[in-house]
Amino acid sequence: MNVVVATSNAGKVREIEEALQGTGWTLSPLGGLILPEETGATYEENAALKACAAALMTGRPALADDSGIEVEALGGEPGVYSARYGNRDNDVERNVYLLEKLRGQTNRRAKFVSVVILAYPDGHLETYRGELPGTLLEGPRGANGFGYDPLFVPDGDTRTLAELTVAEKRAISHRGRALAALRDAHRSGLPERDITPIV
Ligand SMILES: O=c1[nH]cnc2c1ncn2[C@@H]1O[C@H](COP(=O)(O)OP(=O)(O)O)[C@@H](O)[C@H]1O
Ligand SMILES: [Mg+2]
Repeated sequence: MNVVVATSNAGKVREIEEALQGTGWTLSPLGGLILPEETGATYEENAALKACAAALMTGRPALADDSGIEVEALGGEPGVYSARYGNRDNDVERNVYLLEKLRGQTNRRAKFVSVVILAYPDGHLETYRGELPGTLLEGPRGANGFGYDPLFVPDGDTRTLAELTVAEKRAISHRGRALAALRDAHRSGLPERDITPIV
């Protein structure tokens, strides 16, 4: 199956490619295609917006991830708005903003959520979800990964996600779990679908 990866986030592309190695699928980049604005109120809605748009534009099955970090002491913020948190426009500034919000806060609990959707041009959707609980440090550690990885220590480890290799992160992460569920569903023989576009 030739699947379009409907994201321009380089960190996600790396993780999706690694997680789907050995499936026999060919993964194609989005190229110059522009994804719609994320106007949904949930990860599911936003992932569906991105995956459906890419499937309709390319005529191929398309995979999108919408994800975020939910911080307990902030009532679950930034959640679906993680990519634009504090209106800061890069990962380092968003991490600084999050640390400022949590200054003096003893409850450092948080979780990552990933919703992965595979959309087909005939309108069919498959939805997979993964979560990863952990705690937030008071400063960044590590140079791998992306986003809030340098601040986040997953339960069961002492390293941040940014101190793990791509394979180590995939084995435990929200996105890794969602993608493993996708792999399992297809390994056990989901039918290859009609890819005839509906428009
Ligand atoms: O695995 C992760 N590690 C660190 N940060 C993450 C991870 N997954 C999601 N995030 C954060 O949540 C945001 C999710 O963004 P979203 O899924 O809306 O769109 P994007 O693909 O344009 O980044 C990311 O930009 C990042 O800041
Ligand atoms: Mg989003």
